[in-house]
Amino acid sequence: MIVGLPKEIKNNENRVALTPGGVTELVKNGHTVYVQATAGNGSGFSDEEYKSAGATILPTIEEVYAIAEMIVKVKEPIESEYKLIKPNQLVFTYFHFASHEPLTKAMVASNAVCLAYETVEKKDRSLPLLVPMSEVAGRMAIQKGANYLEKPLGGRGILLGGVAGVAPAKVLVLGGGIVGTEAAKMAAGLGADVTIMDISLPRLRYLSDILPANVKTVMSNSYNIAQAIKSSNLIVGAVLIPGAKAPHLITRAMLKDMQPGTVLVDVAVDQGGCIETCKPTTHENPTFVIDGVVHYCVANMPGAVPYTSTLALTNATLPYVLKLANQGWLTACQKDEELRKGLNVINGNIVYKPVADAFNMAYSPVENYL
Ligand SMILES: NC(=O)C1=CN([C@@H]2O[C@H](COP(=O)(O)OP(=O)(O)OC[C@H]3O[C@@H](n4cnc5c(N)ncnc54)[C@H](O)[C@@H]3O)[C@@H](O)[C@H]2O)C=CC1
Ligand SMILES: CC(=O)C(=O)O
Ligand SMILES: [Mg+2]
Repeated sequence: MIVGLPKEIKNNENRVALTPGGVTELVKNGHTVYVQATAGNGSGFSDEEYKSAGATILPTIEEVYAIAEMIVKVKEPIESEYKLIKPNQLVFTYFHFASHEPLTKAMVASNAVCLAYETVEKKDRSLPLLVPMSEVAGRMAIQKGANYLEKPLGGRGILLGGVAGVAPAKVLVLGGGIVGTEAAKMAAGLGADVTIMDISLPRLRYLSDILPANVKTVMSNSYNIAQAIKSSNLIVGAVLIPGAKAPHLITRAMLKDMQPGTVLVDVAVDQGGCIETCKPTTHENPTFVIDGVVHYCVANMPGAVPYTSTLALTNATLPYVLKLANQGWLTACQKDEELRKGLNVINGNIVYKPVADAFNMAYSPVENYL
């Protein structure tokens, strides 16, 4: 198969979807790999390393899209890329369709096959291609939150761990999945007073077992959230309903119940955010303030730590990339239930129900195309 690796063009997105090691594996399996010049620079991989691994370097993004049967990317295509995507081309990347109607419509119109990292799902319902970046973003959420709690950056001016004789900051984590667990661990490690909420009682039992004593587990419901936000200094949004638009657990009206200088880090922003007032921001301009509350809503947080994130992401994606290249998407998805769950759009049809539901668009079950 002809595989194309474009350079990411989202703001400050420094990850790349294949390492030179990944190219070596594809070439060993008989595939041809085209890499856009400087695609790996942000992650510390030079064109020379990709060439040594057996790739051909192409100068422009247009050439990569034009030649490839499968495009392997990190972030969702942005507007300038829409027109480059061809009918029947396989695009394997994060899409987060349910939060982005124009992207959904453009991909339907492209007649391409869109396989989304974030909905590839194992039998145990875990999301193997989301997990590594959720681990990164969960940990980063506390780094960022601690930073924005500083007074000069708009925060209340409180140190997460406090000091002897002074109480630590209160951290509220909404959602106890991968992002939430990593955030709670980091906040607890810094000495904060942490509360983590989830709707799953088995999950809360597990978290209560594994997390340290300065993390309390509390059932997520609107009453408990309304109480907790009044005294929280840092709130991390980390809920997910796979493939769907995130529910708004904190509404616009609730901001007035928060203390001025509270910091919100809505990691779930890529699925539309679980805080109503969150709108996607960039690493260049990451925050805005509403009612004295600092909002951090960067949709590609791991892009800022590419030396960690590219390796963590490609460790997880490469086996799936190889399977798709070796068998083609149709056979691979017929045989492999995990990959099949990743199919969101096939040749103009939305085959992932939560995406169709998000925009009242037509849904057609994936089985119709396999
Ligand atoms: N902004 C960024 O750069 C990044 C964003 N993310 C996003 O972070 C979000 C969370 O991802 P993961 O932790 O991997 O998901 P996950 O599936 O591991 O965890 C989600 C948790 O939310 C819980 N949940 C669902 N509804 C809830 C409610 N009403 N109240 C409380 N908890 C509820 C679920 O029970 C589950 O435990 C996703 O939207 C993901 O795409 C992930 C990585 C990077
Ligand atoms: C998951 C995601 O949105 C990211 O890694 O950027
Ligand atoms: Mg929203």
